[in-house]
Amino acid sequence: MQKFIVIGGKRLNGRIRVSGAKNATLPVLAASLLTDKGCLIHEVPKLKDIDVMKEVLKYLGSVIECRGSSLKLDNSRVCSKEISEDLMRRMRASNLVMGPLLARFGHVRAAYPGGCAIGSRPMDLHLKGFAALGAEITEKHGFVEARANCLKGAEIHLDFPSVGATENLMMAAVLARGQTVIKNAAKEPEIVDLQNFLNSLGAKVRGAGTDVIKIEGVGELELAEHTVIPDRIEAATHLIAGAITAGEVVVENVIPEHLDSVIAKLREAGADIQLGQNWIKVASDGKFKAVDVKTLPYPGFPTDVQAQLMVLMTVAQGTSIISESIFENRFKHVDELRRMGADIKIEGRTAIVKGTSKLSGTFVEATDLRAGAALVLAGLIAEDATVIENIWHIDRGYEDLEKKYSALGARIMRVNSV
Ligand SMILES: CC(=O)N[C@H]1[C@@H](OP(=O)(O)OP(=O)(O)OC[C@H]2O[C@@H](n3ccc(=O)[nH]c3=O)[C@H](O)[C@@H]2O)O[C@H](CO)[C@@H](O)[C@@H]1O
Ligand SMILES: C=C(OP(=O)(O)O)C(=O)O
Repeated sequence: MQKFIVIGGKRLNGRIRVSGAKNATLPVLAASLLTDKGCLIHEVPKLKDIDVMKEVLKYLGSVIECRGSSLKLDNSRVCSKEISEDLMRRMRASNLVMGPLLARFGHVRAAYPGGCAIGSRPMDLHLKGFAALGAEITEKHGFVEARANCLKGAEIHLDFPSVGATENLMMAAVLARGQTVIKNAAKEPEIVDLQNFLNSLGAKVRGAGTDVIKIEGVGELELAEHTVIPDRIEAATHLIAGAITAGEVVVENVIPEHLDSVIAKLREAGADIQLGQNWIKVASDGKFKAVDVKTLPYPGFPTDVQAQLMVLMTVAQGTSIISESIFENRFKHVDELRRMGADIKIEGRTAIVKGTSKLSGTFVEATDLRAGAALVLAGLIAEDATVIENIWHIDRGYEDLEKKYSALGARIMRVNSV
């Protein structure tokens, strides 16, 4: 087990490069299972979650070669075999292999997926969609099985614009007979990236980025090369790091429009933000106004940045109301922030954050990925040392975070717990 020790009080200054997006890479790697012709994927981040996806793919028969931040995948020997609880429980996104396996082999059987403890995360929308495409679904003894002789295009109306369900159904529909229309689809940039990858494989998908996605089934797919989009959640975390430390940070390798809702909130809170074509510069005097935030599906404010923004609000002037509308239990960071002196009250799915002048370092625990990132941000401005345990959560979604922040002047060390 490793932990971070963060000594607060250093302004962050300089340039920081964002890695490829975890949440775009995971579906793209899963989608590679659709073809037996091979794929080359660039800008793959070095993350625990990516290692888990690679393990799942290798178990299924994938041959994977790493070349720097690129992955070459040969899926010609892949077959659809039962995926154990041990592999599936390590993260939520392991469920994304189900759509491609069902499409290519007409059968998939896997244990229910795991994932961050941020609320109940059912798969009903994925499974209803598979059923609409003609699959027979069985759920027994912790396993889900989907079987179809031949998937047939269908109109699917999602009850909620679920990111994972949209992705799984796009992938399942690629080889189905006829047209599939997904209505009330998720509009996240990662969905657009998946569409681009699927189309480079020879699929016929259009509409990603809007709430109606149309997929014309094709008979066969080609080999493909793809570069993953930059991670907008990592970028948002760095923008908050620059602002909260009263620093001046240029965040490079970003698509600024993917961060519109975050930039709007940071500006409202008083940060100075300048935009370039593929960079964003944040500067601040360290004084912030309280702002209210409600998390929403894209293009609304991302739930994956709620915890990090809350840290900024703990030291803002006034009271901020933060509502979490995506996950019902995504306030686990609140107890840890309170230990550092934050004044936060929870009422249902709302956090009421009263700005205080200072946080103070202590022993805290990362309870999930973004909660962990939030604690790093809190540590950067806290008095004295903050010791963050369970940082494997942070390693799920941030590549070399301590190295990136040290290069900006932060005092943050990774140490082995004894
Ligand atoms: C790997 C990845 O891309 N993870 C992201 C993805 O997760 P993920 O794809 O799991 O998130 P979803 O959009 O599916 O979930 C959103 C909400 O829908 C509910 N739901 C979802 C599916 C379903 O079948 N039934 C159902 O009720 C969930 O419980 C949750 O309350 O989108 C989330 C919402 O932006 C992000 O926080 C995650 O970082
Ligand atoms: C919740 C997240 O990831 P996952 O859906 O993989 O648990 C996240 O990236 O913040």
